[in-house]
Amino acid sequence: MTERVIKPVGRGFLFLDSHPAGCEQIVRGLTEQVEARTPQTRPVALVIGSSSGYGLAATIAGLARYGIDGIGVSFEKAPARRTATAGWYRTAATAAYAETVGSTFHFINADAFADTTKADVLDLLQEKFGGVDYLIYSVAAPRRVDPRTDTTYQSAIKAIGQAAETKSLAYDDGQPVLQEVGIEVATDEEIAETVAVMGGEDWSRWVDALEERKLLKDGFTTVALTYIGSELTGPIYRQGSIGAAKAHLEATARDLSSRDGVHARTSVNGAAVTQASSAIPGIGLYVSLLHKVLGDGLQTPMQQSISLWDQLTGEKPLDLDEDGRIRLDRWELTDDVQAAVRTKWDEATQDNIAEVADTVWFYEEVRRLYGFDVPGVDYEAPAEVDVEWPT
Ligand SMILES: NC(=O)c1ccc[n+]([C@@H]2O[C@H](COP(=O)([O-])OP(=O)(O)OC[C@H]3O[C@@H](n4cnc5c(N)ncnc54)[C@H](O)[C@@H]3O)[C@@H](O)[C@H]2O)c1
Repeated sequence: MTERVIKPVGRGFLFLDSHPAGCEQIVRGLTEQVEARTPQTRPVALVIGSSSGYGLAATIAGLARYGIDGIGVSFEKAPARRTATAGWYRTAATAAYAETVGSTFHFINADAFADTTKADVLDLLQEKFGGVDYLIYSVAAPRRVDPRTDTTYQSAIKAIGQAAETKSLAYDDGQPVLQEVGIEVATDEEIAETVAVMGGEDWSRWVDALEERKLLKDGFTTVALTYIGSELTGPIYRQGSIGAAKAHLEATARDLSSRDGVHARTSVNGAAVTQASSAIPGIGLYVSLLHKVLGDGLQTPMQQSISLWDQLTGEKPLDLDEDGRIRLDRWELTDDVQAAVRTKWDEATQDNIAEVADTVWFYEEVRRLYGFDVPGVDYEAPAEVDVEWPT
């Protein structure tokens, strides 16, 4: 047992420690946003990337609204010299919540890209549930080791075709700094590696493994998360190397759906403040402008995840686009929202950035990813950092 007063120390948007009580409170806040339904059956779900961002929201929405059973997989660090990662603490809190609502939900901490992880997870799935109704794939990773070739792929956040520049938001001692950041052109090799990390290959392998083990229940449906975003983020995202990976993911959905017994779709989620998105230049500025324009109209990951489950279970009709993707981002991409964001983006200078964008909100949201700045938490009090991974 180790109790410590934990302060946010780090660089940029990365902190070295996370706050267990803050993370627990975040999970509690998420569960409180969900109104329960009383489903006839308890669906079995496998969520890859369950500790953070959209995967966490999907896990909690499924637990709270539809009483799902199943398994969540994520890759987090245990407490050692530093605290555990925030996802570790959020997982402990999510597991405790699952127990209170009577769900049998297991959490596995392992590299989802490894075949050994797939084998272990599917053993557990077979033993406990006999099969799976839903696979939600919400991984965001900077690299992937392909266990079949031992190759390590690194993803790149670069432009395709021609170099670009983007305005970007940073902070100096809590004060917003508007920067101009260059976006380099990705080489073909870098694009291919990014596709290997964030494209659909690993998602496919999960479906292959489930199929081989005959673990797909009737009506099996799988969803992987994708992003489109605005013209403002186009050069760094959708038209860039990450966008190439997302295009591959979307093509993978079409391939998977051509198999018997598999319904595969991508869901296009809206921009959100997560550990993954805050690492992409320009996205922080874009989201803080979006929040300035929309206020509470900015649909949170939890609101979108509730909508996703309502659509998956048939409670609401599927909202698909012409490419068959589930659209949870329509609120972000309306013409008037985009026009208002663009005006502010063009207007933003170092002198007015604090007024033009919701920079305080964004700063606090980033800190909340690590359990800091969460209302109701006493940050002067020592907190127990040695929290066990749930068994
Ligand atoms: N954040 C956004 O604005 C946004 C918008 C639309 C779509 N998306 C998509 O949502 C998905 C999730 O992104 P996020 O923003 O929620 O990210 P996140 O950083 O909040 O979460 C990533 C999750 O992946 C897990 N993970 C990473 N590497 C892993 C590995 N090797 N094995 C097992 N688990 C691993 C982490 O533990 C964590 O649970 C991505 O596909 C992303 O492109 C994000």
